Amino acid sequence: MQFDNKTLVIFDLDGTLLDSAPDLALAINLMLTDLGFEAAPEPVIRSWVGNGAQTLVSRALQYCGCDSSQDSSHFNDALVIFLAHYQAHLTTHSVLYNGVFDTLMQLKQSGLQLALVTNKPMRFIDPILSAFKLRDVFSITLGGDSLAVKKPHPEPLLHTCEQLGTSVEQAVMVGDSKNDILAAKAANMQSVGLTYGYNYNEAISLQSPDVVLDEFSHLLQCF
Ligand SMILES: O=C(O)COP(=O)(O)O
Ligand SMILES: [Mg+2]
Repeated sequence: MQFDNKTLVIFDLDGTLLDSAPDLALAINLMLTDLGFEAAPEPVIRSWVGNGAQTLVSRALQYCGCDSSQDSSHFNDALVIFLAHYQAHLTTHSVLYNGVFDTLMQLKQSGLQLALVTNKPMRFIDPILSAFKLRDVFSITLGGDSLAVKKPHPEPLLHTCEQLGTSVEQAVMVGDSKNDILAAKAANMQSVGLTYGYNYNEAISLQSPDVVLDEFSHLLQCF
């Protein structure tokens, strides 16, 4: 499918541009070990990614049979420990998916504006983008804690359009998770679902994005 009249492409980060699960799993397992629990297998941790750091930690504690509610005393300690470990391992094992760098450059050179809307905490985004030489590619970058709500709420996408003076019709959301597609639909925005990321072990096609792609570089055929 070809998108007509688009001027803005909004990208998700984890599972879309960046295979960050190995470092998220590393940091979660260091946290679990610090707290006296056994490490969890990486494929299991992968299925917990998508709703930001707090939910990731909460799911890890729940997996260990610990009170995971976000007002429990364990929770805050665990979150602080996780954030410190992840800060130290933002790009230890994480890699851009195949074709991501060149495809972003080509989309930008073709005149499209690019934006990043992730549920990852804002403090991690700049160091990660810098490490992959992507810092100057995006016109705007929003983290999961930039606004009061995060994806699947439509607000981060609407806010991005507003900030860039773009209408929702001129924008498209590209992501790997149901949170990306649900946010796009709630914002009345068209969307692309990528099949290779993290979506709670569910097929992204179940969310009926406008386009489903197996490879990031196939985006070039849509614009
Ligand atoms: O940090 C997460 O849980 C997911 O981040 P994402 O929105 O970039 O996929
Ligand atoms: Mg994602």
